[in-house]
Amino acid sequence: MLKPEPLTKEAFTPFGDVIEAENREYFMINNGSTRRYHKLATTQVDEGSGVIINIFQATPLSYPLHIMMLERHPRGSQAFMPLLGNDYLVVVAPPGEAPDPGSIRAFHVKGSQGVNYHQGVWHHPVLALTPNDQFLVVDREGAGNNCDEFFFSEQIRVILAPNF
Ligand SMILES: NC(=O)N[C@@H](O)C(=O)O
Ligand code: NI
Repeated sequence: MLKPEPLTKEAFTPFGDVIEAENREYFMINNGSTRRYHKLATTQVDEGSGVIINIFQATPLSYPLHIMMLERHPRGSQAFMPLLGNDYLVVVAPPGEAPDPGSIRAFHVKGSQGVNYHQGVWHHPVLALTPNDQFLVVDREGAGNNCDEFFFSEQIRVILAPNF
């Protein structure tokens, strides 16, 4: 049973960036009225592609969750930033030809934290914990397939524990 762990910048390093203000460096702008938490994450897109900004409105799945599949975006990064301040879950595995079930990690993410999956990082589609939760999503638009899905066989399926 996979239990979500708290998300930290350090723990998420193999998978991407954590977008948050808490305990992060900033500098003042706008005549001292605004803190700029600069370059918390960087977008990655392949040659000739663009970066787009979207809103995803997601509904919770039921738990314990049988992780049937993970996906990856080989041509660009994908960032999720909660818009309504609700906690959510993230499930990831390191880049590679196929996700290694033994390397799957789950994180409980605070509503003040966003994540930026780096290009090729295996992840589960968005896992909201609140009905109709909304996320700002920054990802890649361009030619060619940018979403590979890998479905686990029955035997190697991982079960994500409820974390609440
Ligand atoms: N398919 C899609 O745009 N969403 C997924 O990439 C996801 O990570 O939720
Ligand atoms: Ni995705």
